[in-house]
Amino acid sequence: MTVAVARLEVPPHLQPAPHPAQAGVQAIPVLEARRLTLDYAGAKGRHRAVEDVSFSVAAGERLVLLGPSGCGKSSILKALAGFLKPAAGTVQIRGKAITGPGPDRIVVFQEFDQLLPWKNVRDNVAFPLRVARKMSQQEARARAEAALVKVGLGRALDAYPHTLSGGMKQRAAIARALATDPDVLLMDEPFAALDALTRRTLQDDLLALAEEQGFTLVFVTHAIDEAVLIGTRLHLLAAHPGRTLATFDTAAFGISARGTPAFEAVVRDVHDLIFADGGHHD
Ligand SMILES: Nc1ncnc2c1ncn2[C@@H]1O[C@H](COP(=O)(O)OP(=O)(O)OP(=O)(O)O)[C@@H](O)[C@H]1O
Repeated sequence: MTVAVARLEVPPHLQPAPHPAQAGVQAIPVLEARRLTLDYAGAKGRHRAVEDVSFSVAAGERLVLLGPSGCGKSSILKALAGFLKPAAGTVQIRGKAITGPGPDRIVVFQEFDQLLPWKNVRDNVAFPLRVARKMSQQEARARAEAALVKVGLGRALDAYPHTLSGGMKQRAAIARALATDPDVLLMDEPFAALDALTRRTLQDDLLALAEEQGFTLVFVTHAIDEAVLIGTRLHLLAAHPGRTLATFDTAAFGISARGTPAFEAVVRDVHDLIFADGGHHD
């Protein structure tokens, strides 16, 4: 797997995570990017957003893509979601090329307005279950209610999106994603626009749900502490074009590690790695 670029000193406790194959794991990865290169067509010609990025994500793993603004985190997530076609290299799900969006991958974005304004919260969550999972209205609503209770929205089932706070809207979007029981959850800075307290609660809730449901997660953030907390593995990217800087095993840092000296030391070291590369981290 990727190793930190030569000129960067990687502290001993931040050594690159072993590739599943090296660790003796034989299973096909749930997600895999091989030498992924992503371009956008622009007025001045081709713009290279991501170059030669490789990673694999095993079942139940939580891979965090971390790096400064413009390093291609969202673009990589779009490629995994099937919205962006590789210019070179491949993206695969369970060994099959990703050629478009699919119900096996659910995406949660940063924007609060991901809900249909004319439907109440319950029906917002039930709607995709009826369409994509072909459930009856009764079954879909029951499942939606259960998912909403899980994310703490049991008292807002009948509320309409415009009456919800940002955090509640984001909880509803997460409930909608989880209700479909996705194999893979792709999250693009889902908590970035929230206040610190709500963000912290949602981080904890997401980790608890990941433990409970066992979904495979790819999570984009530019917040280093969030990356270390959420990820079992961290893929650090540098910008212009986006390329791999280093990968780290952060599985040891769960909710209970938040704020501990070891946790803070890792956050500092990752920060130093980014700045050693000249990254303008925002
Ligand atoms: N639709 C687009 N058309 C042209 N260029 C794009 C488009 N989307 C992104 N880019 C460019 O691709 C590069 C990577 O962008 P991307 O949004 O993937 O980065 P990011 O790491 O997610 O950034 P941020 O943290 O600011 O959201 C940037 O240089 C950006 O300007």
